[in-house]
Parts: sequence; structure tokens; C-alpha cells
Amino acid sequence: MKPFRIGTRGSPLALVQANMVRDALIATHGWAPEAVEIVTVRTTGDRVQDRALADIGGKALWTKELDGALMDGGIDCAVHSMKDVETFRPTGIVIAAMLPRADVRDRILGAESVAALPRGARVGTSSPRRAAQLRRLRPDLNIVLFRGNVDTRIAKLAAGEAEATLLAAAGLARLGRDVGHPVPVETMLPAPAQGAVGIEAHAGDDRALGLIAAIGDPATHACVSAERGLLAALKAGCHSPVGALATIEGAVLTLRAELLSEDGTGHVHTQEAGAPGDPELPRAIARDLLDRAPPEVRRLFAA
Ligand SMILES: NCc1[nH]cc(CCC(=O)O)c1CC(=O)O
Repeated sequence: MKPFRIGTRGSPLALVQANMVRDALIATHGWAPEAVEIVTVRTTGDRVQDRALADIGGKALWTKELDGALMDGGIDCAVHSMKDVETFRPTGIVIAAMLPRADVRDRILGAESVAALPRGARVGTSSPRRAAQLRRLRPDLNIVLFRGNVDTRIAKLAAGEAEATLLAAAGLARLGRDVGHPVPVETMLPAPAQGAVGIEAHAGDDRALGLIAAIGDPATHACVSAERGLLAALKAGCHSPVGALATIEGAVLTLRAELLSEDGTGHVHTQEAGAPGDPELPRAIARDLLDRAPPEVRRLFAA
């Protein structure tokens, strides 16, 4: 039998995540290790390292090449950090499953907490959300541009390019890097879909869809879909300063969300509960946020 081919980017984190999917498929379906093959694909985002992603402005930085491989049958599924997957997917590609979500929080490296940062400290990040949240909490901080994969950013910090940086707890844990301190979600609401690994397949490939669905976590899928539904309703993307986090308790999904202006002076947040899988909840939250947003925030989300 032909091996089941898992497409992934080649970054260390992407490879760890692809191996998590591989291990889950092998365990769930009782496959031999050689029944799965990992295929690495270089994406636009991997090639462009010297500019802020927001400046490149291009779409599908992390997915385009993998989408192509899915569409032409070069791979059977593609594994992504859901945080990096555009809100609107091409026709023919479906998110078949998500692995159980990891720690959703950011971690701060170089200080015990955001409050403990020295006055005027330089904090390295390329995330408009993290930059805006930091500026709101601490207008005295100097935000400096940090790009590259997790280890590159840790190395920049060690080289003294900033006093502190923020990284997703999930990525650090998956890479075995026990560094920094978790930032409570009450201090910094995470990015939509942070900590979730998704598996995509061709919409017409029923065999792949079935095999992948068997390793999925429905609660993660419902939460991340609500967070992505909010982005869709806002017509926002990963370059917009948006925090969102859905959680499920019993049969109730609670979605918390905030929008900020780039300089952090404008801010609006809300929280609402509903049924998991109800697409109206994120839409209602988006309308409420846009209604109440100050002009400098609404301007960023004008359709
Ligand atoms: N934008 C890069 C990116 N995409 C996913 C993760 C971490 C893993 C995750 O959030 O699932 C990271 C690095 C980071 O933000 O620290």
C-alpha cells in the first residue's frame, strides 16, 4: 500500500506537529510506522525572513504551497498551526480535524511578567496583537521587530536585541523549550486559534477525511472555529490586533474577544456564551465589538 503522505513546512515546530499527527494516525488506526510518510514543503513565509509579515501583505504565506500539493494529490493531508491558517480557505480544501489544544497562553521571556519589565524595556515581537496589547498595558515599552522561528527569536533575545520577548506557550512546549513565564489570558488574550494544530485535506478525498477525523478533538474544533468565525465576521486576519479565546464548559461555549488600535490606546472587549458550533455567536460578538469600538479601532476593521 502507498504510504499516507503528511505535508508540512520544514520548520522545527512544524515538523514536531506533523510527527504528532503521524503518531496519532499510527496509534488510532494500528498502522505500521512505514504506513505514513512526512513530506516537507517550503512556503513563502519560510523564504521571507527580513520583513514583518504584516508588511509583506501577501496572503496564504504559510499555506499556499501546501494547498497546491493537496489539490494536485502530492500529499494526502497538510498539518498547520491553526493560528497561521487564513480565515478563508480555498474551495476544495477542508479543515478535517484539530488535535487537542495545548496551553493557549503566551509566555514572556526575559522578565517574570509584563508588569515586572523595567521602564522603557525593549520587547521583541512581530505580532500586531502582542505589540498593541503591550503598548496598552505599558506605554513606556519599546517594541522592536523580532521575526524568525522560535529558536531564532530566543537567540535574538540571548544576543541582547531586546530585554524580553513573547512566544506562544504551545510552540515552546512542543519544542521542549522550558523557558519564560506564562502570561495570564486576563493580561493578554491569545491570538485566535493559538495552540491548535489543524489537519487539512482535499474536500473530495473521503478516505483521507475519514482517517483524519478519527484523530480529531471536537471541543478544540468548536472553540477554534468560533475564534476563526469572529475573524471572518470582522474580515480580519493574522495581521490585525485581535485577541480571542473560546472555552467550553459542559454544553456552553464562551467566546472572549478584544480589538485594539495598533498603538494600544483604543480598545474594546466583550464576552458572550452560546452553543458550541453556533455560527451566529461569533457574528454577534463581531457586531457588538464593531458597534462599540472607538474610531481608531473600527478603522482597522472597515470592510
Ligand atoms: N506565528 C508563528 C507561530 N505560529 C504558531 C506558533 C506557536 C504555536 C501555536 O500557537 O499553536 C507560532 C510562534 C509563536 O507565536 O510563538
